[in-house]
Amino acid sequence: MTSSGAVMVVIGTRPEAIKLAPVVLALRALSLPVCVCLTGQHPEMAGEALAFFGIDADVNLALMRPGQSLAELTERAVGAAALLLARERPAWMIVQGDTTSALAGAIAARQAGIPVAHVEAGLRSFDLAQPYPEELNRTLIARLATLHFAPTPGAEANLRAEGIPDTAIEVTGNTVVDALYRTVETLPAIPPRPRRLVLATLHRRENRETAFPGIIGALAEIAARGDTDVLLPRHPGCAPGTYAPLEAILSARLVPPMPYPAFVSALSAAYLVITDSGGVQEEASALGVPTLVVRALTERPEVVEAGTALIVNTARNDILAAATRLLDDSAAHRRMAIASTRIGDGKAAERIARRLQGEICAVRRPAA
Ligand SMILES: CC(=O)N[C@@H]1[C@@H](OP(=O)(O)OP(=O)(O)OC[C@H]2O[C@@H](n3ccc(=O)[nH]c3=O)[C@H](O)[C@@H]2O)O[C@H](CO)[C@@H](O)[C@@H]1O
Repeated sequence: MTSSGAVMVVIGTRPEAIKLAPVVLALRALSLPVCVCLTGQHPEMAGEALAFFGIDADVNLALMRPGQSLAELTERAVGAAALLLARERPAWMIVQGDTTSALAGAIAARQAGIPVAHVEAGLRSFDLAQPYPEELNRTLIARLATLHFAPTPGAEANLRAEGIPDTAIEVTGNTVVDALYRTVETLPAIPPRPRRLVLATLHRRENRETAFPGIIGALAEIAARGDTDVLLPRHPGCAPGTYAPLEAILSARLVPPMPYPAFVSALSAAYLVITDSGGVQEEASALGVPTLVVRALTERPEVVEAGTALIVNTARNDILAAATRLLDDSAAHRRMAIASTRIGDGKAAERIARRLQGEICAVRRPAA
């Protein structure tokens, strides 16, 4: 099969769009042809996030169906990606992170003999049950990838421990910081707020049934203090009733998923973040916004080492105690409010594009 020489980029969800947009732009800046393929896993939000960066998808596989299981999505995504790869014959396939779309893209490419580059490689919680299915997906993608773009030295160490050779790993920083820095530059000045903003996001699948009521209960109490505004953009993966206890509290605002620049603007203005999101931990650390992680663990130890995040798990009283401390003790808050570059320096996409350019040129160059 003759390759078209293009790089195919598979994007399923909003965070993949945000984290791969800088890579698409960096590849284009090197005049490498790029084919952007949406799987439709987050039907509107991924396209919307790409559009903010001036990127239109070349292909939309529109794979989501109501009530579709993860197994059905995986099966349909592998099949559709295989057909697309047979038609487009790219030189490389890029997948990002840990979604079902990324895993399906990697399987289809590997089966078609197309090398896979994995962006945000090597994050590990070492527990296949949490985050689920993300830990499973990213561990499997590591077995399929040819090139592993690790965001941090810690992620690189995880890959080495799994037997990935040094030559196949490059430490680049996380592209989320590239996207963030670019976006912050475009924001208008943020006016001062009468009350401190507590920005929350919640969506982890393994927390939905058991842990959400406690977390929401803690958020409701924080809102009831009267000296904070709690803002919680809903996640499309969560049922509408999930956030019910917050609805009745005046200073709590439940809003639809926010467009990426509006979310970054809120994050920049936030006094405190409470989240189970991976990307939001990274962004808050880069901006120096103190963060309470409402999970049992994080696969991003860098945000804890940087001092910007604390793992508080999901018990209502623990969340409340940690939030109250940061709201009432300004010195404790100040100690955490220091922007860190441990997650990335804003140049990750450039490093990824240059390495891929080198790989593509090495194949094209005739043997001496
Ligand atoms: C286990 C795990 O940690 N996995 C992660 C997971 O994603 P996540 O947990 O980061 O997912 P979310 O929280 O949905 O997205 C967050 C992004 O969304 C933006 N945002 C948020 C609210 C809003 O109203 N509007 C927005 O625009 C926000 O700025 C941020 O960039 O999959 C990714 C893909 O593979 C992986 O990279 C990543 O490891």
